[in-house]
Amino acid sequence: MTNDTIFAIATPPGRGAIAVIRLSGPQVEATLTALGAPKVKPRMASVRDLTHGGAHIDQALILRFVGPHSYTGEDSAELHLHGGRAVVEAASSALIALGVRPAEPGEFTRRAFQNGRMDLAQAEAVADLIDAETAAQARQALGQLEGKLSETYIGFRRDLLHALALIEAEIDFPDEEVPDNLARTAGPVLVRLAEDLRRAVDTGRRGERVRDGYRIVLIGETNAGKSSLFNALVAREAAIVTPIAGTTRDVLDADLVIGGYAVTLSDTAGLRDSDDPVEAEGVRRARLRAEQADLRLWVRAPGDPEGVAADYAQSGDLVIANKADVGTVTATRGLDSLTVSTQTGQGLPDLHDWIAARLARDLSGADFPAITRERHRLRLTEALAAVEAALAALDVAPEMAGDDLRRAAEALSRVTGAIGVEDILGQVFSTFCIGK
Ligand SMILES: Nc1nc2c(c(=O)[nH]1)N(C=O)[C@@H](CNc1ccc(C(=O)N[C@@H](CCC(=O)O)C(=O)O)cc1)CN2
Ligand SMILES: Nc1nc2c(ncn2[C@@H]2O[C@H](COP(=O)(O)OP(=O)(O)OP(=O)(O)O)[C@@H](O)[C@H]2O)c(=O)[nH]1
Ligand SMILES: [Mg+2]
Repeated sequence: MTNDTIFAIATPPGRGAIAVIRLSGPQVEATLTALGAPKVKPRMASVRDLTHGGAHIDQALILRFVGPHSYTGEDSAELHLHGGRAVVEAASSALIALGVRPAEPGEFTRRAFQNGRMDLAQAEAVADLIDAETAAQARQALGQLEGKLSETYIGFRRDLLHALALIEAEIDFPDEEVPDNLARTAGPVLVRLAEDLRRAVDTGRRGERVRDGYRIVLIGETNAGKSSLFNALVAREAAIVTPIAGTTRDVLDADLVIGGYAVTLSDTAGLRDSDDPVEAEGVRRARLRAEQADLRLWVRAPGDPEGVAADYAQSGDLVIANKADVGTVTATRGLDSLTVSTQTGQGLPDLHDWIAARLARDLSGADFPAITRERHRLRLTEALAAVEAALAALDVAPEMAGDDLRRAAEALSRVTGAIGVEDILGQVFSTFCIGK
């Protein structure tokens, strides 16, 4: 498979100023020659006429890279064509006729990984960078692409192997001049490592939230104005608003960007007991969504009881005292509040700023390159559990501690793809675009 020469249109489909076709594999030079562009100087932009079967395809700008000094590590080239559909179609047909195969999604980056040009976390960062729609997502992906995440994991692994070596020395040479008290030698290394891993796991959600969106849920009594506020925040009439209590049933999601961060905002059914099975299901879903959220905005209207907000709020939640144009809302125990009116717009800019500040507080650059995927968090958690088990076993059963540490090292290696990649490669690369 990797001996195939592959190609893909790397630019978005459709008409454009320029379309780029990239090629990679052993037949790149032969293919360029067959298209009437022999001996293109590596790493120099060259304008050549491309032809196939006597027909002129295009006047193209060509870049050629000679492996291993290329993105994929193989011989590769880029054809920068005029971005018309017919031109791109003619070039693609010619390439297929010459035995060059269309690439699978992510196949260029997969080859880069397999040729040691980048590790798996960096390959994932390539996909994240292409998908990035907010400044924070792009920053995070670029850091990961530059190897910040990988360096951290490699550092963890180095500490682990150091502790393992100490333990193995004790097992292999019990009578020699090796300190017999492992708790004194390997112990401190492992304690520090466990702290680092715990901190990494704790900050874990941050990276996933930057990548996938911070979850904010609007919740409260019926008729409080949740759907009105939802519409105000997403700046369109997305949710139905009526004076009838119990209007919203389904959870309604919208993606928006606040202060450079991706947010998923959810409108929910008003919380009340209902005999109507449809509304009761809506209320059940509202509660569930509120529990899973990163932030709950408790919307209250004048006259609403303090009730649900005081009972179910989590620390850090915010009360929105709505309908300021008609009256005031009594205070809610233990929670900050902001006064707004979705009708007049009063307080809405403050709310926006408050949310932006919260996002910056929860998501901005902490001391640790964030975990960006569930896959990473699972492995880190596994490594932490194994290190804790090793610490517990250290003095009583050093052999077992050694096994635990080998397990921890394996878990960490899976993140960067140093081992055990076959089962996850398909999953990682299938989410890529064609041409990456
Ligand atoms: N036209 C174009 N733009 C692009 C890319 C590309 O492949 N083509 N990239 C693709 O994602 C990104 C840039 N990343 C790249 C990383 C490495 C190499 C590369 O060929 N590296 C070789 C040779 C370096 C050199 O000759 O200066 C190497 O590191 O050995 C190319 C692009 C973004 N922009
Ligand atoms: N005066 C005034 N009325 C408002 C304000 N915000 C919402 N309303 C009105 O309050 C009523 C209920 O608003 P909704 O946004 O549907 O309330 P909700 O919380 O989504 O209600 P449910 O979906 O039934 O839980 C509507 O008639 C709105 O026009 C406000 O700031 N001032
Ligand atoms: Mg509603």
